[in-house]
Order: sequence, then structure tokens, then C-alpha cells
Amino acid sequence: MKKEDILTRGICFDPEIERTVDEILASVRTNGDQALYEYNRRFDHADLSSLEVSQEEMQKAYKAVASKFLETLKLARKNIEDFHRRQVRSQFVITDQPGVVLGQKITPIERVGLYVPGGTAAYPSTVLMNAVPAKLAGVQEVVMVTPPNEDGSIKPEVLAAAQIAGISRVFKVGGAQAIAALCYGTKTIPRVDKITGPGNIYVATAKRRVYGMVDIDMIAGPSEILVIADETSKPAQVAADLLSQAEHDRMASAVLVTDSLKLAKEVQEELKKQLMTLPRSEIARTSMENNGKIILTDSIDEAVKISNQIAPEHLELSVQDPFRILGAVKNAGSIFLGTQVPEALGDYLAGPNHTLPTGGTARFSSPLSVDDFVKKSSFIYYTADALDKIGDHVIDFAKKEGLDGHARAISVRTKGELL
Ligand SMILES: NC(=O)c1ccc[n+]([C@@H]2O[C@H](COP(=O)([O-])OP(=O)(O)OC[C@H]3O[C@@H](n4cnc5c(N)ncnc54)[C@H](O)[C@@H]3O)[C@@H](O)[C@H]2O)c1
Ligand SMILES: N[C@H](CO)Cc1c[nH]c[nH+]1
Ligand SMILES: [Zn+2]
Repeated sequence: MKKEDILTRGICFDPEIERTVDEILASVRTNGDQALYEYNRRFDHADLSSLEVSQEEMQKAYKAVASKFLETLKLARKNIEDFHRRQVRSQFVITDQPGVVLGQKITPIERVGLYVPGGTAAYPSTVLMNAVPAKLAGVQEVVMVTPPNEDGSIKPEVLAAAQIAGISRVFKVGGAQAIAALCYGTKTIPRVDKITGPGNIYVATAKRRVYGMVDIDMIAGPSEILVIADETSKPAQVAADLLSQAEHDRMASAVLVTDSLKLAKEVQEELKKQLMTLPRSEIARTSMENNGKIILTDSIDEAVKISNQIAPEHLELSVQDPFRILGAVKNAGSIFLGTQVPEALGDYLAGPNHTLPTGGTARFSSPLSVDDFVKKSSFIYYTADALDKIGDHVIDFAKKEGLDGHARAISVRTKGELL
């Protein structure tokens, strides 16, 4: 594999997946709930009698979760809240000019739909990562969708996390059909203003396709990790971190970029060894075969340049002095500093969000944040005197643009006539 081949990697546009997703979107739009029941049977092998999780199911689930894990969920919620609270913005008002008030007001989005993945694993952590910033932003109605298990249930830990996060309604549907339901609305599932949350390629593609009819947070698709490591890194730790993301999905990716040939060889051996005992080894092995790479560079600075071109979801700077190179990192969703900090820490408990841009979109997208759950409106107030002062400039501007109607809207006030 040549370096150039790696650098061309980007968001995946597989025509077959696009076609499948478009069919699902169209079917849900036309057939509503009936299509959702049908897709639940086809993709999740679940024959449901109701799409919505009942209050009894919620309560039963909460009781079924070990109290120690409830404490863990609450600790995670606290850390996520502490981090995201710093993102809350307030409105600003400018009164620098006499008779003029300018400002920006912040309004929470009214109804948001959270996608919580659930195909090959359960993701209570994703419930918290999405719901906590939504709540801090002041969103009134937060609904959640997640695929059902074959017996029609949802993992109790996921429902417990939903309750700990204050989510009002949970619906048993996943994949592109869940995104369609949130975008168009069905008899059971309310249409939302914005969809957030990660998912596999079907989910990520569906979000991209519905964008514009509904807002989305970003393309948060199959997980990715890029580890920049020098000779101070421990091969067993680097390999474990690579596999921690490879195990998410057969389409996940795990890349090591190192200036040490010795480390590269040792990590390769470790990967083989660790794969033998990893429970999700089939998924991890497939993703390593498809998207796993080791790139040897002349220096760590060159490694950073390569990483910037790939723009990974997660970047580990597993080097002696990570702060030396932090400034040179331009494109990465979340950055993990030093040999002691595994990416998995950020997945669960550190506090920053784990819903992150993938497929090279970290070039322009950011981690999920409180900002994703609010809108900004600017406002303008001028007294008549203030408008008089500036009126001729506006009239001139409008005329230069050939827009006489605009000029008149000013002159009818400042001159009492239509110019
Ligand atoms: N980028 C991030 O921030 C982030 C965070 C957490 C998880 N993830 C990713 O989320 C994903 C979770 O994937 P998952 O599959 O376990 O759960 P998922 O909930 O994303 O997807 C499961 C759904 O996919 C649909 N599906 C499966 N096969 C299909 C097919 N052949 N045709 C049409 N639809 C099909 C089904 O409807 C199923 O319900 C992984 O890719 C993981 O890496 C990303
Ligand atoms: N690594 C995932 C984001 O790509 C987030 C996650 C949740 N649970 C475990 N990991
Ligand atoms: Zn993870």
C-alpha cells in the first residue's frame, strides 16, 4: 500500500448503499409506521407490537440494571455535563452607536431526534453523549431512536441511560428507516427539527440524504482511529487502541503512523496476538483487513502531515512530547495526548463528546456540542434619528445594486417619500 492510496480515502459513496437508503427513505415517507414494522422484521428480525418503549418497559429496564453501572452512568453524565457546560453561549447586545441596538439571540431547537446505534453492540454511552448537550442547550423535546433486539426489547442499560439523561420518548427502530421516520414523521414518531448521533454506513448515508429537509449534526459514521506513535510507545497498548475502534464495525478503520520500524513490526505482531482473544475478532479482523494500515515515516512531523490529510475521527499522539506537536494538528475530531491516554477513555467518561466526524469530514466538522442544539438569530434596532444619519448610505447601496424597492423602504422613512 502506497501512502498516496491512503490519502485518497474519504467519505464512502457506495452506489449500492445509496440506492438501498433511498428506497428505505421513500418507503417510510409513503408507508409510515407500516414500513418501520416491516424493516424491523427484515433487518433486525424483530416482530414488534408497538414502536414506542412503554413506561412499564422503562421502569423495568431501570430496575434490571446493576446499581454499580447506574453509578457509572451518572459519573459519565456528570463529566459530560461539566465539559459541555463550558460550551453554553449567552446572547450578546451591542450599544456602541447612539440610538442603535444590535445583538444575537440564542434559541434552543424545539424538537431533536437522537440516533443511538444498536446493530452489533449497545451504546448507552451514546445516549449520554447526545442527550446531555441537548439538555444543556435547553431543547424541550428530545426523542430517541435505536434498533430493537430480536425479542423486541431494547438493552436495559440503554433505557436506563435514557432515563438518567431525561429523554422523554424512545422508539424501537434503527438504520436508515429511523432517520426517515425522524425526518418525515409517522403516525407514531414525531417529525423533528434536527437529527444527531452516530451510526453505521446506512445511518450516516440516510442522514446525508435527508439533510436540508431536516438539520443534521455531521457525518458520524463507522469509527476511525489514527495513532501517531514513536519508539516510546508500547506495542501492546498501541495494538489494543487500534483494535478498540476496529471492533466497532467491519467498515471501521485503524491506522498506525510511526517513525519507528521496530515499533511497526512489534505492533503488527501484537495485533495478530490480540485478535486471537478478542471476542469481536471477526468484525475487528475484517475492518483491519479492509482499512487497517501501518505507515512508516521519516519523522513524527511527517506523521502529523499525513494525519492532517486523512483527518481522522480520533487521533492518538502516542509520543514522548504530545504537546510539542499538538499545534500542528489541523484535522482531527478528538485528540488523545500521550502514551497513557487510550481513545476508549474518551468514548465513555472523560467528558468531551464521542460523536465525531468521520470519513475525512473532520476537515470541516466538529465534535457534537451544545452549539448543535441551538440556533442564533441576529436582531437590529435603530431610532428614527439613527436611521436618518445612515439612510443616504443605504439608499446609495441599494441603488448600486439596482434594487429601488430597497432604497424606497429607507427613503419613505428618512425623507417621507418614495424615491
Ligand atoms: N462516529 C461516531 O461518532 C460514532 C460513535 C459511536 C458509534 N459509531 C459507529 O456506529 C456504528 C454502529 O453500527 P451498528 O451496525 O452496530 O448499529 P447501527 O444502529 O448504526 O445500525 C444498525 C442498523 O443498520 C441497518 N442495517 C444493517 N444492515 C443493513 C442492510 N444490509 N441494509 C439496510 N440496512 C441495514 C439496520 O436497520 C440496523 O437496525 C458503527 O459503525 C460505529 O463505528 C460511530
Ligand atoms: N468510538 C466510538 C466513536 O467512534 C464511540 C463509542 C461508544 N462506545 C464505545 N465507543
Ligand atoms: Zn469506541
